[in-house]
Amino acid sequence: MFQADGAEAQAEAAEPAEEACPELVPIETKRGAEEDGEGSSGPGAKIPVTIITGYLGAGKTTLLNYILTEQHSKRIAVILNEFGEGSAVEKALAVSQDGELYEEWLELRNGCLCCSVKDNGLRAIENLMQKKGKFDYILLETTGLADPGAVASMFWVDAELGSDIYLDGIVSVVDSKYGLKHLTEERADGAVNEATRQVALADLIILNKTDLALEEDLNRLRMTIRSINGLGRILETQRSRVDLRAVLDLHAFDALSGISLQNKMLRVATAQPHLDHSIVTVTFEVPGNAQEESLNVFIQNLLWEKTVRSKAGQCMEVIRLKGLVSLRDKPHQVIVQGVHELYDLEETPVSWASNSARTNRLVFIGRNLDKEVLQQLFATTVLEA
Ligand SMILES: Nc1nc2c(ncn2[C@@H]2O[C@H](COP(=O)(O)OP(=O)(O)OP(=O)(O)O)[C@@H](O)[C@H]2O)c(=O)[nH]1
Ligand SMILES: [Zn+2]
Repeated sequence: MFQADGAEAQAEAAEPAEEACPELVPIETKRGAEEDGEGSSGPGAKIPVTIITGYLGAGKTTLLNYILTEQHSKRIAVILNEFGEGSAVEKALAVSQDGELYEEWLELRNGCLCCSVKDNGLRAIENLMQKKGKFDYILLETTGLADPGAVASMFWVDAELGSDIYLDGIVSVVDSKYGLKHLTEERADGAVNEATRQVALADLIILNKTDLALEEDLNRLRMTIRSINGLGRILETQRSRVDLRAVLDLHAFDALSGISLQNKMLRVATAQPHLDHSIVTVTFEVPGNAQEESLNVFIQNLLWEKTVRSKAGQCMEVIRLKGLVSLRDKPHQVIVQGVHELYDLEETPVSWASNSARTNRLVFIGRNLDKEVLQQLFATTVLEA
């Protein structure tokens, strides 16, 4: 895992006072504690976390409820991260066990879990992890205005947590009727709006409330979303009723996604931006072997130093990065994963076939991205001579 030097210091500096830490306090349990350690999540098993994001009212909670009532093989812990009224915000933790549903009411003394209080969010999950053995999946609903990148980074950075849980995927629920409006809203400060960020980072995009949208509007929304994120899967739903196999166990951030990524990348087309300065997906392929050191420099210039510019002189901003590259001494394909300023290189279980040429395929989602510049920079600075 690589992160820019400043990132950790920033997080520390932002650490709020101890008493501000939200704690998950069980108020009522319907099941006893004697079940500790039972089930498929034995000691040492890592627990996947799926981040469910989406604009206000898009259908996130509806999706959570659907998953909890629909699925029968997993015991799922849910963290609802919503702003509530009053000082003490009640949060529900529902665990579906043996096909049954039971709930613990948890009090979160501080309102927001993720965006403003990153470290507190981690602690809330650490507290939840003390109940390890009682569940084998975590679903985290972010507030409608959250940047899922910040939440995702939280799971990537913390090494201690990293040993217990892993980020499985980011799901973004989009309102079919108002989605296009949310995506095209311009922010006064020129920053990328939240709705677009949520789509850009998603591994799965659920177009919900299709019952409320006209077919014509739905088509435009679909095209806009595809041009923003050329890699994520898009599904359409009513009442967030989606095939759970498309939502859970995506392994979108680890080496296991190497196989599916290979197929997906073949289908990514570089889209025409639908607006000036809008977020797009660009992809390129360069055959040969990459040099690891130079690859790191290439990525760091792009994500950390932000010195890579488009032909028009604009600074390229990468929100999400995925790739499969070839390093000479590695018999397996190496996966590149990036979210904001964090990135990671990891060997996949997929080996290079002896009868086919080695190659490097990269996909970038972000702003001011210039495919030609990126591809040429890669070919001239990263590739082995
Ligand atoms: N017509 C229609 N309504 C839906 C659909 N899915 C959800 N709703 C309704 O939309 C409203 C918002 O749904 P929620 O699931 O609470 O949305 P959310 O994203 O969790 O909302 P916030 O947490 O407030 O951001 C609820 O009244 C749902 O019943 C759908 O497919 N069609
Ligand atoms: Zn909700």
